[in-house]
Amino acid sequence: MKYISTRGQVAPIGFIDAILMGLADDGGLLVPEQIPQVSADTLAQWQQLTYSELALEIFSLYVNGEIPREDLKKLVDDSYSTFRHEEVTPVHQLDGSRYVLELFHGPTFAFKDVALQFLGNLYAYVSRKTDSIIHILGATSGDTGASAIEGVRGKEGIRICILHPHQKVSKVQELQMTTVDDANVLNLAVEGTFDDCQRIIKELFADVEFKHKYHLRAINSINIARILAQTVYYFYAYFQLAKQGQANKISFSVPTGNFGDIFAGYLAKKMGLPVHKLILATNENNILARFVQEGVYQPGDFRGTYSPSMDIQVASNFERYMFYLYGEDAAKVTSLMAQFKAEGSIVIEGDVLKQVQADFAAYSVENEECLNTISDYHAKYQYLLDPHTACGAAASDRLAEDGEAAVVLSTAHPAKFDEAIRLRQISQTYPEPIQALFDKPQFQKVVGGTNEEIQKQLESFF
Ligand SMILES: N[C@@H](CCOP(=O)(O)O)C(=O)O
Repeated sequence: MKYISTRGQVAPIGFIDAILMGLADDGGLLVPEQIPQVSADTLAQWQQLTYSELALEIFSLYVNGEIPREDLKKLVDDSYSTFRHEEVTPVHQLDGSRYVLELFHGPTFAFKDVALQFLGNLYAYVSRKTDSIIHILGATSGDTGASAIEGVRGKEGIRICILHPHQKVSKVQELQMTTVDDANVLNLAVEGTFDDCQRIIKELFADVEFKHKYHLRAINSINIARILAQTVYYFYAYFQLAKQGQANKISFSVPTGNFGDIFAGYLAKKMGLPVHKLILATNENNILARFVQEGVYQPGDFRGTYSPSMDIQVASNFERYMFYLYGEDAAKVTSLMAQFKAEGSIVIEGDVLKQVQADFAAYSVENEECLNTISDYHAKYQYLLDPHTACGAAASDRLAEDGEAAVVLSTAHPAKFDEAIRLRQISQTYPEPIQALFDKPQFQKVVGGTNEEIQKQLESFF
């Protein structure tokens, strides 16, 4: 298995090189040269596997022998042994047709742990085996940062710098990142939005000389490892429902900001998982929902919402989807992305738009509807949703059809977003690791949002 760039200017590379490259050197995103196809027989066999066994099978298809199987197994086992639930990502049934796929049982109570526990261990492994220097640079709207830091804190040979938008993440998200006092961790609180943070890191990664000089590695979903690891739970959830006789029509509703999580579902479907429908749920920062509904990809005004991790205007993985939407035509993707940079929008219509609407259904959830959904589910199912999951649930309620089993991806534990939940007079008890954060000192530097300033911070840290 080789990996190629969505912009076609990188010679095919192997799995480990793809992980280390992160953003493709031509500014595009890496994708597998061919998407592995999983037969119905294989799906039937996989249905019996534990989460870790399934992850090992799926990763093996993409690693293609570059990591010996016993080493890969250890990486997988180590990564998922840190989860608090034996099933890693259990499916919780709400009623006859509604399910919640709980992705928050990892160390930082967010779905990002599923991929970042693995990627942290993989980086440590690659660093040991190949003597590579691992200097991680990442941007977060709240969850990725904490999870990436947790995945590599204190690990020898690795340093990590995370940019987050100052005062635009929840208190718990901020504490999870900034109370870590390991010397290999640097938190920069940027005066700006997540889009500013993401733009800065992408521009630094795109400066290939700077990237190579400082050995910059990515943990965001620009890194293909993130996407591959996130496909596993779509398979796992499907199998849990299939065991209950629900395999006919399964839809997944995915709270979406950077398009990584839902792209993983799209990839799982392309591998052969019989997903009926992928529902894309946004909050009021709804560029992706507008794209699916109207064919216009154009950032709107930034809105601060109750689901800050999804307060994103420009979605990284949109480019990967464009690549497949246009039949793997790298020249077309290059020109579309150049057009987006120059004009600030991409407009599609006709059959291409029809294809988008066949691939996804979409709904954007306003602030009030998000809170109403939290209250309704709490009253009806005695189940507490975090505000991101509430967006997924609201979209699923709107768009799932009769006779469909509707699975909402629960991307975070509600304790991470108590500010929003308290607005509905719902009280919750924090899990002990979250409660403990409030007594710890914080370590972060508040910085302006210029590339030069960040570059200077990196030069002295790395
Ligand atoms: N919602 C994310 C934003 C970064 O997305 P990623 O999937 O590319 O890491 C966050 O919580 O940081």
